[in-house]
Amino acid sequence: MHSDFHVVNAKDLCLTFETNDGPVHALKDVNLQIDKGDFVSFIGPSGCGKTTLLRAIAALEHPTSGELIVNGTTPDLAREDRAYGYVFQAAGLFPWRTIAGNIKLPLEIMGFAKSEQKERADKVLKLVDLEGFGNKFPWQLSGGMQQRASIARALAFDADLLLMDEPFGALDEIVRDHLNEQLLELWERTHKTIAFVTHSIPEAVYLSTKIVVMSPRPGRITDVIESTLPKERPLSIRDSQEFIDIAHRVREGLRFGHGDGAD
Ligand SMILES: Nc1ncnc2c1ncn2[C@@H]1O[C@H](COP(=O)(O)OP(=O)(O)OP(=O)(O)O)[C@@H](O)[C@H]1O
Repeated sequence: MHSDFHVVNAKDLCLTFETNDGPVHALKDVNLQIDKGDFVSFIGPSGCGKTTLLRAIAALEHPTSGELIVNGTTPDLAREDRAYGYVFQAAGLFPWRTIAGNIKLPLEIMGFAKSEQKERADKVLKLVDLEGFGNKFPWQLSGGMQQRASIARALAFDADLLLMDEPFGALDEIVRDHLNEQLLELWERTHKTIAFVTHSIPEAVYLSTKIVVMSPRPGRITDVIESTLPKERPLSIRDSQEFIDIAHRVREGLRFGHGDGAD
């Protein structure tokens, strides 16, 4: 790994939305590095700018000031290079297309040959454990399976960076636990860099190598926690003292962000 190369590097990043009610400071003085192979979670109360930060990395929003480098270039160029896959909270699959058809759609638009589309769809379906479901329609799959299909779609470009905005937020806890385990396995196998938005402290602690705690109005980073947990993480690790200590620090960071106020 190059010590001076970061997959994402934000320096004094500010992003303000001008609205009818005046400016909304969605991000203020955000400084953050994401390195290759990191699994970074963003956690904070509603409205603290988590989605805005992810969207800025994806060049879907543009910073008001400061610097943002993605894959060594500007977010716009990184987007053109298809440097990332994006997974949204809702699976967002087209109901009239099969699962494989959904995965192939962006590849079709990008002009991949039919054979390559099939090869890639087969490969990513296998990665998310949906082998054999390519011919099914979204409504024939459970919510968790649909979300896995949307992860497969984001993986189909084979981008090194995966941006995930609360992908499991709408799922029940048991399904969510299972998907968390599977996502960690996938991350290990593919060596992707993952930026992951969540509201759940256990989810953030279980998944991440780095936890970014944010506070609202204006959206700032209040703590960055480098996880000391081993890479190998059975779900039972959540009962360990180490896990509980990290979760405690996240909770304190969230409390500080609230209590201290930012205005
Ligand atoms: N396009 C926009 N125009 C105006 N204000 C916006 C826009 N997008 C977001 N905001 C505001 O910016 C702030 C940050 O929003 P953002 O969606 O990034 O928060 P979040 O932490 O992801 O919240 P949640 O957890 O509820 O998804 C909020 O106050 C929101 O209302």
